[in-house]
Amino acid sequence: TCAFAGQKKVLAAYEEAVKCGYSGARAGRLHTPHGVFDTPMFMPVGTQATVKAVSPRELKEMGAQIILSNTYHLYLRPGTELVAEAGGLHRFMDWDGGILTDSGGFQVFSLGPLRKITEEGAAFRSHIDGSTQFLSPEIAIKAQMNLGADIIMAFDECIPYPAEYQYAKLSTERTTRWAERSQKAHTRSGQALFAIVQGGMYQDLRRVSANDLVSLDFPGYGIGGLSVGEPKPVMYEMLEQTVPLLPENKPRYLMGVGTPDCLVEAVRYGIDMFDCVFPTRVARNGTAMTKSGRLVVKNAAYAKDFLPIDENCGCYACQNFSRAYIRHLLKADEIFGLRLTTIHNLYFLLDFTKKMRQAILEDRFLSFREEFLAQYCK
Ligand SMILES: O=c1[nH]cnc2c(CCNCC3CCCCC3)c3[nH]c(NCc4cccs4)nc3cc12
Ligand SMILES: [Zn+2]
Repeated sequence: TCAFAGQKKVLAAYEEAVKCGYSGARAGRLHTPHGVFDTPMFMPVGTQATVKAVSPRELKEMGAQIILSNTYHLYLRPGTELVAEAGGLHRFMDWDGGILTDSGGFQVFSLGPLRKITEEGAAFRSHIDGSTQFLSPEIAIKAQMNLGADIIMAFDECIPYPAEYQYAKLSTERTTRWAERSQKAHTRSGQALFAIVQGGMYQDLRRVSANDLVSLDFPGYGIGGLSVGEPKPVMYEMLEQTVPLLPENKPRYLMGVGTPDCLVEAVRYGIDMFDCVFPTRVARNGTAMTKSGRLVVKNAAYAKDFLPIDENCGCYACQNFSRAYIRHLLKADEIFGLRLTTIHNLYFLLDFTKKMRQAILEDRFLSFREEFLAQYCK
């Protein structure tokens, strides 16, 4: 049900790009029960059924299409059965756009030593009350069916970085078996289940993982195990090895990425969807994202700066408020300050993916990428 129709490969830029490196950039349309959405797309993260500090109305206004929620957190509190009784996540949080939930596995694996992984699944200690919990493909899929997201993720293990080849091999093979169990447990029609490609930082394991999951035929594919501390060139190398093996007519979701420079490189390799906690997290400590890099609004330098964060930005914060005002709010610990930096950072990334889509449709993605990287990394 997650038909990926109408993608347009930029032939002119594509041929030019093949000469000087790889460009699989594409502009697609993602069909879900809650609407048809444009890619490339950034998906704001709403861990506990809310994108922190902003309302669904503001999310709609800034152009958010699909938002994420966290199965691990909602499973522990308030419980996924409760959300199902409330009519599902869309009703519960009053969001009528797309929703994607993760399987909960990532939280378990990033909890570090508090967890034990077996073929069956993963045991872990709840960060809320310390109780021992257990997640398996079957439990994770049932929880996500209860939440009722449009796109749900297979239960996987995000391999830590660095990892020994042998561990990466065994873990990747288990993640493929878990993907098959996830598929069997997934009985909710109208809901798309994406598998997640693993393989650590090993080209051969990445290719085996991608080929095995493609043979199981999923409506879309996450690329996992990246943006976990590896050097960026290694991440790009894994993308170059993996993305071409995935079906062109299905969406590719690079998990946990990221900063604008990573987004523009990943789009070049053919990634369509992104999620990252970064924009909302840094906003809460007073950092704004701009096309020239980060701007720490809280710094004394902006005490008497009566310009907006970015005078070319169309967001609510930049249209109405100055850096001095936002800095004042942040220093005074006023909630409105966090709201304004969050609104700006989300708008910035949503607008950035819209600009990439436009550039792809107008056959000028590679020059867009050059110009952006020159300005951003300076
Ligand atoms: O292989 C993976 N499998 C599953 N999830 C992954 C995630 C979580 C993606 N965001 C989930 C969201 C669901 C809704 C709530 C918020 C998270 C990753 N995030 C990162 N890097 C960013 C990182 C963030 C923190 C440490 S690394 N690499 C990731 C790799 C995997
Ligand atoms: Zn702004």
